[in-house]
Amino acid sequence: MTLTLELPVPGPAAAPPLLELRGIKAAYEQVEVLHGVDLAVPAGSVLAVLGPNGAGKTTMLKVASGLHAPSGGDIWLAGRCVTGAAPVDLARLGLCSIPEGRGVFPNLTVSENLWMASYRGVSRSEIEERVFPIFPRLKERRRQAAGTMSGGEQQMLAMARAIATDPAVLLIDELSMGLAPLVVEQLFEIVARIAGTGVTVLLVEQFAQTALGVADLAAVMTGGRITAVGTPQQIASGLHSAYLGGGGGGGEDPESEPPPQSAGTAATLLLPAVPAQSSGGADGSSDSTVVLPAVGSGSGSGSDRVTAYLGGEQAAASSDGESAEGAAGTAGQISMAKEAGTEGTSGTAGTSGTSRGETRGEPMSTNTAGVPPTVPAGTPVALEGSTPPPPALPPAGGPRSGELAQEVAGLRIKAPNTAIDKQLMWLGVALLVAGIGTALGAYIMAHTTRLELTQNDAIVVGLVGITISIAGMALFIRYSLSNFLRFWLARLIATSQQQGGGQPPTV
Ligand SMILES: Nc1ncnc2c1ncn2[C@@H]1O[C@H](COP(=O)(O)OP(=O)(O)OP(=O)(O)O)[C@@H](O)[C@H]1O
Repeated sequence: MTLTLELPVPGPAAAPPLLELRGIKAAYEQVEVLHGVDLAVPAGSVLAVLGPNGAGKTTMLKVASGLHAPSGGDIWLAGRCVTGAAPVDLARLGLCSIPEGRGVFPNLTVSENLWMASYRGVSRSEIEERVFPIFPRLKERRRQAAGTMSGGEQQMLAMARAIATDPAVLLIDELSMGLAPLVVEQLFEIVARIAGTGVTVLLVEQFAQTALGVADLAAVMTGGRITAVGTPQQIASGLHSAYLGGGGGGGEDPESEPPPQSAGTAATLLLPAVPAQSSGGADGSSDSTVVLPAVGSGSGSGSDRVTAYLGGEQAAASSDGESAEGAAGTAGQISMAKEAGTEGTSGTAGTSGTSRGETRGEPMSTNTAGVPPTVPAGTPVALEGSTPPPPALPPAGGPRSGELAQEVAGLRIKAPNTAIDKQLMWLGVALLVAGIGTALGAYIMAHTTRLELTQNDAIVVGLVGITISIAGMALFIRYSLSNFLRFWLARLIATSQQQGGGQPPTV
């Protein structure tokens, strides 16, 4: 069954895809959970993927971010095939992900968590300059251990760390997990602001209404496949029928497997496809790939747009179907795409009719993300068969105790209580100075007298001074260097996890 729907594509969706999944299959221990996912995320757009529990949304994001190797299909990033690229290489190319469950280091301070992003060659001050204006709350709490913050604040930190590297593509998994609806709305406002700077966003969410409010496009995933793609409005209004397989009926179990998809019988609602070569390496799969057209007289063909924002050389590489091996050396190229994506979309913003579209290219100051532009406020948009988001769970997150301790690579590391740590560090310095002073005084005293008794006393005083200075030095090292070592240890773990394609840091 092929359901084809001609959709008027709004502004940002008119751009060629920056991230594209083609026929992605993925399995856990021989059990296939993704059965051929086709999805294109246009440059500069926000695409929200909705779907019931277990549909494969998280797996799809893991595959897209290089954390889980696909068993079939390809991933294209700005016209380059990056299938098999390590997460760290994808991050260098500008693709960053915010995993489910935040992935912050609870035993590091807010600042230290942010500094983790400095491996991409961004200085610490640059990171803070970029992040703190968007997240003033994090600035206030920059010396606080991340694990002692509220769930919403931790999620903000995860987002802040992702945008600290100035990504071109942001993958966000279940931003709302375990958070109160009000906090979720605030976070989605921030997503809209980030997207307003031209960042392409692919997000997976169960808070359908809030997600649709910030999205330019939406897709529904069921049973390991994308079963519908459209504007948020179309998805919201047609969710029931598209999701359940037509007719708006409720007889079918949305959790059940859809009929197997044979070649050329995509169940996906197909948007008009651009010529295959425009998306970077034709493979003849355009019938099942959701590819968005370039619309409007000024936008040119999809191919032109790709050329425009990749530059001639890059576009040539894309048409050669360059492989993932070459991807790592192309850092910065996606940034070009991002900038051009912003430019490309700003011209169409006025016609998009979406509140988020109107923020394109503007400084991150305004947004209306809390109110879905295409879904009447208050309209419940629930996914049949999905677990409804919890109404108002207490903020989740790490333990808040000052005694937070964490196993990191077999080492038990006590969370910093930065205020006390600092005081102890200065006490160590004071003792070190006092001990050295005492020892020096005793030395001088011993050498300025001929009285043996006084010399003996001076030696004792000198030994006491040396002991005090050693204790002071130990305190100083413990409470200054240990923070330093803790940070680098955590960073080492994060980097090796990313290089190995393992789970993102959640220590
Ligand atoms: N590490 C794993 N090992 C084995 N099976 C897994 C693993 N992770 C996920 N799965 C299975 O893969 C399927 C898809 O899971 P996935 O987490 O991608 O779905 P989801 O749509 O993100 O669900 P949710 O909304 O509940 O997070 C599920 O059946 C799940 O049980």
